[in-house]
Amino acid sequence: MMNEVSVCKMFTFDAAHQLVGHNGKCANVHGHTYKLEVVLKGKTVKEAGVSDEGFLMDFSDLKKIVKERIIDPLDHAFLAMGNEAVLETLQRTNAKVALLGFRTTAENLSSYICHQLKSAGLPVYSVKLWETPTAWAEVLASEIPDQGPAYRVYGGCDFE
Ligand SMILES: Nc1nc2c(c(=O)[nH]1)N=C([C@H](O)[C@H](O)COP(=O)(O)OP(=O)(O)OP(=O)(O)O)CN2
Ligand SMILES: [Zn+2]
Repeated sequence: MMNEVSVCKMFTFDAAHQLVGHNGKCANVHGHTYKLEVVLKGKTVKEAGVSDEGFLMDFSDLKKIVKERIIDPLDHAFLAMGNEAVLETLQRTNAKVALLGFRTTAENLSSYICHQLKSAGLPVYSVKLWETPTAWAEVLASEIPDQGPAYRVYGGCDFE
């Protein structure tokens, strides 16, 4: 029987957000350099002589998908729930906004990213999102229901 292996690729993106109603400094508009760790798990390609022999997935193919689905839409954007007072001005002035429809905590963002990548057909095992150099949230793909993460109960996501 062939064993499974895990591979991980890291990404970064910069974004701003605001946790409306937060009892602390994160109630202000502020930014982060997010660090994203995407872990895939599965069996490697066994076919001798092919480009992907011994790979679970070519890191460059993974990079292409994560860039298209996650990095390009979120990098240098304002990550919005939709209840931020600043949102109207940002939209009116054509600033880059990712209107996510859920509270943009590290927990919800990691679930969103994991669900997006799973939906793209990747064999995702887990997603870890570092919000600061000292704080991260992690979600296992197996724990995300087929209908999507729990944040959907509280708000639609028009970014999928
Ligand atoms: N469980 C969570 N707690 C907090 C979140 C979150 O997403 N999930 N988010 C924030 C803020 O957005 C921001 O990340 C501030 O976090 P914090 O760790 O307090 O940031 P510091 O700059 O103070 O980090 P230090 O390394 O401790 O200086 C708040 N909480
Ligand atoms: Zn923050």
